[in-house]
Amino acid sequence: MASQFEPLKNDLILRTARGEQVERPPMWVMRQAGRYLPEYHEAKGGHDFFECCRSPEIASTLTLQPIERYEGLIDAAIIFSDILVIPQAMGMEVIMVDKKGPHFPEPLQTPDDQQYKEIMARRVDVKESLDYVYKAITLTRRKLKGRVPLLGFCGAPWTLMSYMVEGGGSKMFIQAKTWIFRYPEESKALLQKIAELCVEYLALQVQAGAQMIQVFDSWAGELSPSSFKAFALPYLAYIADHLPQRLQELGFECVPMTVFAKGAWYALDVLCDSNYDVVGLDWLHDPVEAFKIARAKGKTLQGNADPGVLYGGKEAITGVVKEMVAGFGGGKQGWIANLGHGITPFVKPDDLKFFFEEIHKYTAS
Ligand SMILES: Cc1c2[nH]c(c1CCC(=O)O)Cc1[nH]c(c(CCC(=O)O)c1C)Cc1[nH]c(c(CCC(=O)O)c1C)Cc1[nH]c(c(C)c1CCC(=O)O)C2
Repeated sequence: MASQFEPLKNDLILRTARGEQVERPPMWVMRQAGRYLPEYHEAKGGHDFFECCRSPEIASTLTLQPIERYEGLIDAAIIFSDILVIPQAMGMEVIMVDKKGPHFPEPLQTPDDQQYKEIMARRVDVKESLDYVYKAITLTRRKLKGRVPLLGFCGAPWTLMSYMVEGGGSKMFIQAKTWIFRYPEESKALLQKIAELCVEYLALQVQAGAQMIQVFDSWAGELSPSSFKAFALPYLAYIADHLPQRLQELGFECVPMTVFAKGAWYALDVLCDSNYDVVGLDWLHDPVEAFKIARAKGKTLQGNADPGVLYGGKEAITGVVKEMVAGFGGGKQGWIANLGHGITPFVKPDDLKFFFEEIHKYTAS
């Protein structure tokens, strides 16, 4: 229960998400607990990636690493886990192949296959099968001692379905496109099933102690605007429309919700019309244009520096920070500073520190 934790000392990101005026923009980066940190490799040791996710002790240690390293500069923690725990809970095997990424030995083939029928018929218990995530969240909240809010997350239905049929990352999305164009109704049934699981999973994360949530639609940009409207948007909207109600049933108030539909630049206005509080932007957006659209609808934006700028040295970083600060209205309302996607391996941790320091420098009054 929420009251078992120490009070928050820094609620900047929650206030910004709710649209309030703030003293400076909150900052964090996607994938902030990850391979660019030497302490990540050390703590992970010989453990397999999903073993780390399943160990509340290791997952909470990894979650806290960026909070400790960037103390005073970073305004949110995000629970160490992965979007692919939902397909695992649905009964699919997923392994993380070193330096290659996720791999499903038996991806979904066609709707006529027994595997699809089984997956659609199975009652998935996300409470029991993802219990380790809730335990990791509760332990992390305790260890955070109110320093910053803890974010929970899940993958969006379209992105998760893509992984389930492709069997891993993809360049051409042959299977995912075959599914939506050849089997639209069966695709929609699967997307709806995933969306319902996402609602329950996020509600249980909040019950365990998550103070804000983010839905990652990492492959949204593979869809045309009309395919996005048919196969991604309704399921993103379903999550934002049903999570508050599910939380209410469990006796919890709703937390701020962020949607990050990477590559779906054409959908900014419809996402701003949805029930999400925050819309995440990748670096394809011009901050000035995006901010105009979002502020007209009272939404907060999150993003959106090209993660690659962190390879470019101080001058390049300062340039991008200044452009963001100016474009997002100075940072006193409606902007959560972040990268436009996850931080990449081999970035020097001090270069991320400099990114944070520069945002601070150009926004502190
Ligand atoms: C698509 C996606 C995945 N996972 C996730 C997404 C959505 C965000 C995005 O678009 O990047 C989400 C995710 N994955 C991870 C987090 C942890 C929290 C954080 O942001 O710090 C989060 C929020 C840890 C991770 N997830 C993964 C690692 C690296 C594992 C390792 O090799 O140690 C980490 C720290 C592995 C992973 N997991 C996934 C891929 C494609 C890969 C391999 C490629 C890569 O690492 O970029 C699936």
